[in-house]
Amino acid sequence: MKVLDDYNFENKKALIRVDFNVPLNENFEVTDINRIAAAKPTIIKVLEDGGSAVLMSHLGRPKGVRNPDLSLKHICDAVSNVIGVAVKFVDDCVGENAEKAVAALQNGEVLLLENLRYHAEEENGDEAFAEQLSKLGDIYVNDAFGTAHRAHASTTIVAKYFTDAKCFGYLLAKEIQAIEKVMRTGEKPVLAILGGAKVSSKITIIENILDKVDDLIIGGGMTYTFVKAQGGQVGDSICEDDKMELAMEILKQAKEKGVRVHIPVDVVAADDFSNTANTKIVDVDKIPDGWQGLDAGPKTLQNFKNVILSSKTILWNGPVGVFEMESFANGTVSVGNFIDQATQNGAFSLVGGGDSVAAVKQFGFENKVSYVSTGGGAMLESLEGKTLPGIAAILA
Ligand SMILES: Nc1ncnc2c1ncn2[C@@H]1O[C@H](COP(=O)(O)OP(=O)(O)OP(=O)(O)O)[C@@H](O)[C@H]1O
Ligand SMILES: O=C(O)[C@H](O)COP(=O)(O)O
Repeated sequence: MKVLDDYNFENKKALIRVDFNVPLNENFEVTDINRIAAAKPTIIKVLEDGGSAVLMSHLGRPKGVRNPDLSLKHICDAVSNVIGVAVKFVDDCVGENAEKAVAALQNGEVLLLENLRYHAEEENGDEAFAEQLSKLGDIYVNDAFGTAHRAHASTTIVAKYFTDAKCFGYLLAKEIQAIEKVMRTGEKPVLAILGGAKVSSKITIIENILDKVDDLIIGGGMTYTFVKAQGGQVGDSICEDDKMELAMEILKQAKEKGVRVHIPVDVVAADDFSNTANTKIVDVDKIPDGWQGLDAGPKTLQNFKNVILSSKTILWNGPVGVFEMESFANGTVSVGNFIDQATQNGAFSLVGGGDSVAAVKQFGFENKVSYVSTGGGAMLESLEGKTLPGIAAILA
């Protein structure tokens, strides 16, 4: 793996692809600095070596149009505050202005380029555009794990113009190692907790993960497709009838591979998809019509606790209930607490995927698990076993 420490940046300009696709409020202030903080060590290493950093990122999906709401100018102050260096800004990411700003950059300075996706060529992976980007640095550093699943000009194509001068940043290297720990090198027993709404969006992950884990917890909305497939009554719970055959196939494969599958045995059922609905605890396979399972029940959580506490490597993707509603957040909070306990006992725990990361942050578990991924789609594609183009381009 070509990593940052293989290079000394003295008198060099590092062209760093970061993922500063961060949420902004109505006053265009950054509401979550996590992705910026995560890129800080890479930027600091370049500066401490005696070099300068040219940062490029996308923000949102402007689709080739200069939408002022999505200008990276909005995040310039936040980046300055987080890294502790006044960041310069230039109003384009290619062309004369960008090239002049880079030429004027001194060692120890940081320049942030305007939103890459103001140019349609970025998402099209345009070669000429990538070549223009490549003029803005001596060494290309990819530290944008969140965008590593996109074969865009700045994440993938640009790398070929830096044959012997390209590497992963610290963040991207850390994300790769965290995934490796779960998928290949982690201490056994390895557990994956897969929740979320639908089986259909997790099929490839489940199939891939069956070869890597000893235990698999299936929770959240996916539960009911598995339960109905086995002849249970799921009432009005979310269920994908057309995936029932597949659910049975997954259970069969798990058995053949010696993977222990843990599915909820009881649930918090509600008579409406609402925080103020009437609720009762019922067996997962006896949910009456008019009721839907929206969270894991007490027996289920006891089972989950036993499995989580006896695991040495834990991956968590997807909430085990409708955590956005307080009445159905207990299961997800409990799973977070069990993982916290397991981590304190020495297990390695990785949380990844959009909604599980949101849940972890909402309930304050960020610092209690070993690693929270900065990637949503990129994390899911990694768990599916895909080689991400942004990673492949550095290794090429
Ligand atoms: N029993 C349930 N019934 C309906 N929805 C549920 C249930 N349990 C969880 N969910 C919902 O599943 C959603 C998360 O599903 P999703 O598959 O998107 O999770 P994720 O993998 O963490 O995120 P992403 O796929 O975006 O990375 C949440 O909004 C949650 O409310
Ligand atoms: O937030 C993300 O998942 C990344 O920044 C990628 O954004 P995209 O889905 O718009 O490519």
